[in-house]
Amino acid sequence: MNTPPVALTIAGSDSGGGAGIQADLTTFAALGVHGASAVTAITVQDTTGVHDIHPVPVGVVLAQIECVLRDLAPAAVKVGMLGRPELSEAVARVAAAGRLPRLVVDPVLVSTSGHSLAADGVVATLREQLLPHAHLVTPNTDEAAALLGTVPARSVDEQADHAGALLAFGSRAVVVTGGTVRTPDGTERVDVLAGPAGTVVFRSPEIATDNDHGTGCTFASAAAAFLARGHTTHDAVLSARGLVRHALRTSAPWRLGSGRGPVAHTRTTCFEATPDPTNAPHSQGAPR
Ligand SMILES: Nc1ncnc2c1ncn2[C@@H]1O[C@H](COP(=O)(O)OP(=O)(O)O)[C@@H](O)[C@H]1O
Ligand SMILES: Cc1ncc(COP(=O)(O)OP(=O)(O)O)c(N)n1
Repeated sequence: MNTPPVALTIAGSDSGGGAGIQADLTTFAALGVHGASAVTAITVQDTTGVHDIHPVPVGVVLAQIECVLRDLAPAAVKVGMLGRPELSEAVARVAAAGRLPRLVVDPVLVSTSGHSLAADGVVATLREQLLPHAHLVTPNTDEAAALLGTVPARSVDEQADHAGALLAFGSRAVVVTGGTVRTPDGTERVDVLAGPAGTVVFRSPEIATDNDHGTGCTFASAAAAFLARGHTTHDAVLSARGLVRHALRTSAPWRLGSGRGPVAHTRTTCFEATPDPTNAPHSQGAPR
């Protein structure tokens, strides 16, 4: 068997296993990518919410990153919860030195359960110091609004405007996730990708489920895994979307925990054998 590509995740631990490092590593594994990790914080978390956060010292996070970079040469890096401006600055310095290839930044600010996962100052350091070095940034509509200092997008056009405006901070591409559009046939989920070659709008029917904890982490780590495997940014986003949709469909009937259960990381291995006609670009700018 061929040696797998390596991806590094720099993110927080979710003790409930739905988001954070746990989601990232299971997603990497499902996609045949060896996962290395640098843990930034230990959250006391389950399906009902985040109950406590214990930051890992900045020096310990950097030591994990350094030893993985030296020994395992990751082909892509995903950054999730950083939590503190001083850690964002430290990771940004490593990125600025050109040492974090195909960097996917998920600007984690607040959990779906409403718990803040980032202290004051993180938004500014992400925007000014880390985003300029990112290959792909993956905010949801709330995170995009926080980075831009505005209100969340209320239409696909506004979502596209936000994706375009975020490009001004210097990343190669931005995908704003989590838009919703009501149509006569139901609700659609919309993600908008903006990059140097144009804008692509992805729209697909919403999957009805209460088990959606960890969708953002799973999406960003899947994109990093596909980039590590050599996909273009457009194809990495399309495939990451496909994987999350497969995971959401699989876990919809599950009962795990008493809150919003995790997406089905354990069953994503069969995703690539399952064509999904509902996951296709809806409209496209210039080809990339
Ligand atoms: N109920 C759903 N049905 C279909 N796709 C979904 C659903 N919930 C999230 N997604 C998809 O999951 C991915 C991650 O998005 P999002 O939910 O915005 O992340 P976050 O957890 O950061 O808020 C996107 O591709 C989004 O369209
Ligand atoms: C440790 C940790 N990191 C990130 C998140 C946010 O995860 P996300 O995938 O955006 O999912 P939701 O929390 O929105 O369901 C987290 N909760 N914990």
